[in-house]
Amino acid sequence: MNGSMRIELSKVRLTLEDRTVFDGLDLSLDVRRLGLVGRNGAGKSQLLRLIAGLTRPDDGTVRVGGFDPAKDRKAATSRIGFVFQNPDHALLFPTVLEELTFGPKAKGATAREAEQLAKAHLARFGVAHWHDRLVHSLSQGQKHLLGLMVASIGDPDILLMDEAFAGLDLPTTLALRRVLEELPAARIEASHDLDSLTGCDRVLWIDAGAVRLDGEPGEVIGAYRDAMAGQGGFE
Ligand SMILES: Nc1ncnc2c1ncn2[C@@H]1O[C@H](COP(=O)(O)OP(=O)(O)OP(=O)(O)O)[C@@H](O)[C@H]1O
Repeated sequence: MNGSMRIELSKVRLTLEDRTVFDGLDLSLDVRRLGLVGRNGAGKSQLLRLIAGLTRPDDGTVRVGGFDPAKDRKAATSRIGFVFQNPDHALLFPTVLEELTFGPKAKGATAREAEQLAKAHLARFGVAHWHDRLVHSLSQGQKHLLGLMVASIGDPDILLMDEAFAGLDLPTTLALRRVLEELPAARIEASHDLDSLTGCDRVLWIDAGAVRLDGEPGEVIGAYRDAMAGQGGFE
């Protein structure tokens, strides 16, 4: 069972390169497992980035578990894990062990403690033999698993997942999902794979920077599918 995390956005405005992404977005959620659906460019990634504190709103406030993630970076990095669609965006070091020990060391663990933690984390994910692997030698699916391990090694309260399973084969997806189910963190998942969101307790349909529908997965995904079936292509 996922833990719960309070997320509050109030009157959030965000403009990127003259494009208004959010124009007064309000959200008040107790997140356990939340799904985000919406068309390309609707604002799902930018919403996740605001919640992670990776993007700062031009106006309005964002609070995650009571703190401002863009200002309190220490709280944000220890309590929020971000799993990028492209794992290369999160992987910075040559070796798997360096990737996994960086976070714990930044939080004050000694090199030895961080290494022990990293090895235990690798074992938890069933890949203890990876400790001396070079990151560039991993397949894309294996890099996704490493990205999930990097995001979760500090036991964050919430995991933000931006199309984290895009492009992965079915066995890899199922294996990652099994691992994910064992983590206690609350999570928000943006995905175009609508079937993968049926296990969420709540789904938001984001449309042009606003919440178009908010409710049970069956209701929201059904309405979204119906609406999309009648749409044309690129906007
Ligand atoms: N770095 C950027 N600079 C300028 N505009 C941006 C930038 N990133 C996103 N945008 C704009 O912000 C809006 C929301 O984009 P966002 O990436 O959040 O959409 P999304 O719902 O995640 O889409 P997708 O399903 O394609 O991933 C879009 O209009 C996009 O063009």
